[in-house]
Amino acid sequence: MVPIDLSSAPVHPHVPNGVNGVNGKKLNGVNGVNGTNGHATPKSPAKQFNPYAPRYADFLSNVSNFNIIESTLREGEQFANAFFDTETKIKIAKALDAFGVEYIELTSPAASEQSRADCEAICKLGLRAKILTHIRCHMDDARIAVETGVDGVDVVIGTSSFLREFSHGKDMAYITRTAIEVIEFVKSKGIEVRFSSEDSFRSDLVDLLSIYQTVDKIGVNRVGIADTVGCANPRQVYDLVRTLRGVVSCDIEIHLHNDTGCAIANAFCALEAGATHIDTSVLGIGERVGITPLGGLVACLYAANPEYVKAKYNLPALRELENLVAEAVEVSVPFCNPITGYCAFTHKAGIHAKAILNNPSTYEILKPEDFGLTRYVSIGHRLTGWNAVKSRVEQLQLNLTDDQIKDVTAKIKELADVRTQSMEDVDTLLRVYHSGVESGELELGQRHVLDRLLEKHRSQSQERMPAAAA
Ligand SMILES: CC(=O)SCCNC(=O)CCNC(=O)[C@H](O)C(C)(C)COP(=O)(O)OP(=O)(O)OC[C@H]1O[C@@H](n2cnc3c(N)ncnc32)[C@H](O)[C@@H]1OP(=O)(O)O
Ligand SMILES: O=C(O)CCC(=O)C(=O)O
Ligand SMILES: [Zn+2]
Repeated sequence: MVPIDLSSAPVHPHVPNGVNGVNGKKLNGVNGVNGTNGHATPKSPAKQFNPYAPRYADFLSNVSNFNIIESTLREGEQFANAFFDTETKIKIAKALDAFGVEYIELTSPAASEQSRADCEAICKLGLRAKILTHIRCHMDDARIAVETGVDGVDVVIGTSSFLREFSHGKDMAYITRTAIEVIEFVKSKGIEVRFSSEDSFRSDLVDLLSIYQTVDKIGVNRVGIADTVGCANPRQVYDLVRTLRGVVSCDIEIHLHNDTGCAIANAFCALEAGATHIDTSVLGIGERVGITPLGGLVACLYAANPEYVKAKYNLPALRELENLVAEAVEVSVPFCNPITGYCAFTHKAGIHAKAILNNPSTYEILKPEDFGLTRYVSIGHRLTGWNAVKSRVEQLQLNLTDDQIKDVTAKIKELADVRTQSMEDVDTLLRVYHSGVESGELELGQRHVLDRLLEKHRSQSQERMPAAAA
C-alpha cells in the first residue's frame, strides 16, 4: 500500500448529521417521499407534515448528554489476558483521567489484599474523574468498599432465574432486603451508590421494575441494567431502558457485553431511550469478548454530535490510551478498530480517493485531525485512479499534464496487477516518467520507451549501490 500523507490537504468544514438532505429541505417532497410525487407541496399549513421534525421520543435522548463509567480497571481486569500490577493500574487510571472520562470503576476491594490496596492508592491520586468500586450485594463487601476512599460504590446482584438458581441461590425477597440494607449503609457514608441487576435481559420484567422502583424510592443515585451475556439487540435495549425511564427518577446506567457485536449500537440505543451512564472499557476488554469499547462508543457519539464530544473529551489522547492498555494485556489494536485501527483513515479505491481529495467529508464521518491523526490515500495498487496519482505528482512537484498522469497511472496499474507497489516504487516510476518527458525521450503511450527508461534506472541504481545489493 502506498500512502499519501494528506496532513497538508485542505480541510473542509465537517458536514454535521442532518445536512446532506437528511433532516433538511432536500428530501422533503422529493422522490415522492411525502406522497407528492415531486409535485407542488400542499399550501395549507394544516396539511404540512415534516417526518424529520423532532419526535416526542427524541426529547428522552441523552445522545448529547451522557457520562462514561470507564471499567477497564474492573471489567477489563476480567479479560482473560489481563494482569495489572499497581504501577500499570495507576498509569491506566491517569490516562483515563487525561482522556476525560467522568468515572473510573475499580475491581472490588474484597477480591484480594492487593486489589484493596490498589483501590486506596488510586483514590489518593486526586484525579478529576470520580472513583467507583464494584461489589456484590453483600454487607461484607460494602463495609470493605466504603473504607477505601472511593467516591461511590456500584452494587450488583443477579436477578435472572439462571443466576438466582445457579449463582447465589437467593430469591427476589432476599435480594430486595439486602439491596436496601447495602444501599442505606453506603448512603450513610455520604458517597454515591448504584444498584444493578446482573443478567437484566433474561430477568423477569416485573421483578426488575419492582426492585428498581424500591431502590429509587430509598434514594439510590443510579440503577444499572446489565446485558451480562450479550444477548440483547438494539430494539430490546431501547424498550427496556425506555420502560425503566418511566418508572424511576434516578439516573440509569447500562453495561453491555459484546458477544454478538451489538455493544456499541446497544449503548447508542440506551442513550436514545434515556440512559444517562454508559459502561466502557478500553478496546472493550472484559469477560469473554468484553463490553462496549471506549473508542468505538466515542466514534459513534462523535458521529451524532462532534462538537459535544470534542468539547467533553481529549480525543487526541485516545490512541496512547489504547496503546497503553493493548500493551498491558498483550494484544494488538485491531486493524478495524474505530478511529485508531491501522486503516481507519486510509482511502484506497480511485473513486473514493478523488472525492476525498476534493472534500474529506465525502467518505469520512470522523475527522482524523480531531483525534490527532492523519488521513492517507493509498495509490500503489490496481484500484488506483489518475486523480489520486495527480495528487502525488503535485506533492513531488513534478510537472505533468493530465494526459501524462493518466498515461503513467496505466503503468502503475499494469505493475500493480503483478504486485502491490510501494511508495518508493510509485515515486520512482513517476520520476522516471517525468524525466523521460522532460528530456523529450518519452511521449504519450510509448510503453516500450518507458520500460526501457525504467530498466536503465534500475541498472544505474544497482551500479550505484553494489555493496547494498551484495
Ligand atoms: C458479571 C460480573 O462480572 S459481576 C463481577 C464479577 N467480579 C468478581 O467476581 C470480582 C472478583 N471475584 C472474587 O475475587 C471472588 O469471586 C470474591 C472475593 C468476590 C468471592 O470469592 P469466594 O468467597 O471465594 O466465592 P466464589 O467466587 O467462589 O463464589 C461467589 C460467591 O458470591 C455469591 N455471589 C455471587 N454473586 C453475588 C452477588 N452479586 N451478590 C452477593 N453474593 C453473590 C455466590 O453465591 C458465592 O457465594 P458462596 O461463597 O456462598 O458460594
Ligand atoms: O454491575 C453491573 O452493572 C454489571 C456487572 C457485569 O459486569 C455484568 O453483568 O456483566
Ligand atoms: Zn460485565
